[in-house]
Amino acid sequence: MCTAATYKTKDFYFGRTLDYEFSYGDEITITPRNYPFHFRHSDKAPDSHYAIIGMAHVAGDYPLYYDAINEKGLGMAGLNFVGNAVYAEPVSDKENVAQFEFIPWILSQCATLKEARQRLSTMNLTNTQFSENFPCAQLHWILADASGCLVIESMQDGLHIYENPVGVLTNNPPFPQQMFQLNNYQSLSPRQPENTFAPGLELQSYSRGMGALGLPGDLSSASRFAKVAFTKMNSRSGDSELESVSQFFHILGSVDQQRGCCEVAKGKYEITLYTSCCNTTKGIYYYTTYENHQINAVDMHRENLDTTVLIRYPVLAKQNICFQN
Ligand SMILES: C[C@H](CCC(=O)NCCS(=O)(=O)O)[C@H]1CC[C@H]2[C@@H]3[C@H](O)C[C@@H]4C[C@H](O)CC[C@]4(C)[C@H]3C[C@H](O)[C@]12C
Repeated sequence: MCTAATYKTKDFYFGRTLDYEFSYGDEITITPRNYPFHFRHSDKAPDSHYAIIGMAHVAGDYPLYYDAINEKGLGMAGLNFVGNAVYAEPVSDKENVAQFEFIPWILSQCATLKEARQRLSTMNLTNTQFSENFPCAQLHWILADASGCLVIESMQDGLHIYENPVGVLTNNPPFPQQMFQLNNYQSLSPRQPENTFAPGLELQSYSRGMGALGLPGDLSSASRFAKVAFTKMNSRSGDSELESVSQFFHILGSVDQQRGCCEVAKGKYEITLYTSCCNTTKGIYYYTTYENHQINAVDMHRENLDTTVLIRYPVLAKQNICFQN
């Protein structure tokens, strides 16, 4: 399972949890403006493009991004959509984009969500594999900037592009069903409940937090969708960088997966391998890992973004405890 969210204070934040039972070997990867992107179905590599920072598995010098932002403030993440994702065969009357290059294809060329909408309308998402070793990942995507948020789902009946008014995404079922299920929770509130149970029966609010009683807390993707939507949409924080980043990690912390609670095969557990929080305005990629709760960060603007070679930072996975005595 995975969960993604957006958050707006003074700046615009975008991030995700990556929940899985093993790591593909991830690095915080910056693609500078002159890295030559040879998109699979295109003859010409663009001379220059927007710089990108995000989490990727680098294979043969190619950044296979899981989630990333570009220098213009647009962010995008791929989340499992197993059993529903169906990609098309290449066609001649549209721009064909292989599913593994969808994130860099959008982020290298689009400055805004508005531009991305335009690009998406002429695109065909194809089932082209990166290589024999990497079959197509079955994903759907969240794409956002400060102006709004989209979900893109490629299914048996074609490519769907949805406006996402809550700015969160998890996994199955398809996005319209996730949104529909929020109807079930419309009476929840961060405030204490009013007793409307029945006339003449006196009931007490014996605990704080009872306004959200009934909000799901299990790890299924439908439950995480409701949980994180409630948390994010009621979230309040100061708008400084530290307050915003801290609050963002708390939002995604509401759907954190602890080892032992989600068994995917005998003795194998899905856990939150990492959580990311990108300041899309400043180009900073913050992250924590399952073992390391210290927030670490890579700032794209501290690098020379006009080069041609990928800039790669290892994930710092070892906890750094600050003893005070
Ligand atoms: C496993 C990851 C998704 C995690 C997730 O959503 N878990 C939920 C599990 S579930 O709902 O309960 O099934 C996905 C997200 C991005 C994916 C990677 C990216 O798409 C980039 C390449 C794409 C290649 O086709 C396959 C390898 C790969 C390197 C992918 C491996 C894997 O499928 C990743 C890492």
